[in-house]
Amino acid sequence: MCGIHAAISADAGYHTLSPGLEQRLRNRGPDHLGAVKTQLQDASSLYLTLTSTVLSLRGDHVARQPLVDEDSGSVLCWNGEAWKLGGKPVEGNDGEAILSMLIAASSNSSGDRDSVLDALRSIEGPFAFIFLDKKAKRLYYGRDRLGRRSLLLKRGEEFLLSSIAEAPAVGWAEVEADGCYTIQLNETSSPKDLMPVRHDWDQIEALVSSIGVFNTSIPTAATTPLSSQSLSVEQLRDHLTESLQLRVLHVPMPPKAASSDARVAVLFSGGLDCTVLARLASDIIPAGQAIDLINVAFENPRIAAQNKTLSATELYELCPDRMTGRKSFAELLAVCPDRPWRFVTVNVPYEETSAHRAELIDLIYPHNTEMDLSIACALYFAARGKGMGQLASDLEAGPYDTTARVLLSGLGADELFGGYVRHATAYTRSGYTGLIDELKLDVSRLGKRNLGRDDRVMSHWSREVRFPYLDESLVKWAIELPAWEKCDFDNQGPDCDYDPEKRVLRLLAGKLGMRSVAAEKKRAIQFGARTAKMESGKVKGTTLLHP
Ligand SMILES: Nc1ncnc2c1ncn2[C@@H]1O[C@H](COP(=O)(O)OP(=O)(O)OP(=O)(O)O)[C@@H](O)[C@H]1O
Ligand SMILES: NC(=O)CC[C@H](N)C(=O)O
Repeated sequence: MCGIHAAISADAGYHTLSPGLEQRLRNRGPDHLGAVKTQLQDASSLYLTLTSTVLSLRGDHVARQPLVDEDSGSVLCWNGEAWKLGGKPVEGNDGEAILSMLIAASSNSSGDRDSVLDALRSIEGPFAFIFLDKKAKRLYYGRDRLGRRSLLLKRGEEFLLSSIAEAPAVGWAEVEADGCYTIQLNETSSPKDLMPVRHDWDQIEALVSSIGVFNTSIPTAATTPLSSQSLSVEQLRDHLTESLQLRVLHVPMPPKAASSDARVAVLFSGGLDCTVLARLASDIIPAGQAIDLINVAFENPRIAAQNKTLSATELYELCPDRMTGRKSFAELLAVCPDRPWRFVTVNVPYEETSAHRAELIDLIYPHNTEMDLSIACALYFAARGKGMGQLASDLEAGPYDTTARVLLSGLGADELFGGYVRHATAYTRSGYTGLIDELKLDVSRLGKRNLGRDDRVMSHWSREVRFPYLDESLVKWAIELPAWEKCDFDNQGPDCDYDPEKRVLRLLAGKLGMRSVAAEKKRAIQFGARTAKMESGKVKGTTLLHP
């Protein structure tokens, strides 16, 4: 991950980052820190300071940021992975490719036609960015249409944008992932009066999440049960494989790692979504390269008090996700015996959770509820990747810090394929009509999900999380697929091998040889890892945090 920051101030001394914020940005991008200070001719009372830190993951060199176009003086702060531009895969460093594209677009803009916006719309992949088009005296900023990267805004004497808030965190808000924003810098002389203008990512209203038109068809006759031979199962495999190829290949060798060490780790609950990712990634990642499976479990004092006869080690091993993790690890070993899989157990004592609480509250800001904290806490310690590692070929586990800088998450599958209990409830209440409404709502809310929050806690460890299910092509395909080809509520009962929720994915898991994984029930991370309700069972997820 990278860190980006921009300040527009009226102070000729420009903006200076506080040491605390600089450190937070450096945590996100340990490979380089750079800053550009600049002024515009017709807006000479505004002073712009653009800062980037880089976690270098693309191309054969560290692309030092901010990226500057020498001729025009335009500047790009890029926190993202452009997998494709205009439908074509990006080779080499994506940030450099984007800068060239934006500079070319800027010189093509004329009258009302803003070619820079069109160029930004052609990016597929997760990103947050800040671009100063010096010639047009315009600042562009925003987050991709699914909001996979964090960007915060604070307005006051200065106009500030940042991947992460400064501590103490007050006055910052998330930039919505609902479009791209521009500010015309020569229209005012005071940062307070700057007027951001929003531009849709896509102008076609029928699109959900600016990606595809939701298939709302309702079956007119009884549907044929989905089976492992169904076309949608094969299509899902192809889409996931393509998404993973973009995300797990050409990852540079991490610092201090050897060629057989892991470059990619899976955040591994052992559940259906992440285990299918691990299994398919193994078909793509070069032979001999380890894949780490990071499984986090917490000491939960409330549960410990109910089980006084059990030791701390026993309690970790009885954590729901630890048990599922071990079972799915065994299944992966059986189906891909030649892959060096490493099961990494991360056990977090309550004392350690408490010691990191204040830091976590800062990192998730402006999110501020008990539920935000319990989810973020599990992701934070999982992404740290520090625990006990166990290669199948080793006899026992030993202390281990993951070498991987790229983490895979299974997030998104429940929304796309109907994995939540409320999907089953909607079907029971009002059949396919109710189910489709619920699924459509989920997909339309993807960009409003808490991905910015999750990004802030996981990138703290100089790693980058990637979401193969949230690939634009995959999401578009899933949105356009009839509901009964994703989850098959019409056909359930003893004759069906698997539950109807996310059945297309279950069938794929079964086809890949993992019958036990295929039957796994959905379990939310905060309950699987036991970060929820640590002190009292009565705490509500919506309760506001107090530091
Ligand atoms: N205990 C855990 N340890 C490590 N990573 C986890 C754990 N629990 C969840 N994750 C990661 O977070 C992702 C999203 O978690 P969520 O609670 O939505 O699980 P899920 O959608 O049921 O997915 P899965 O079926 O993969 O568990 C998972 O796909 C996985 O990558
Ligand atoms: N991880 C990042 O966001 C850095 C930007 C870019 N993808 C690079 O690797 O240089």
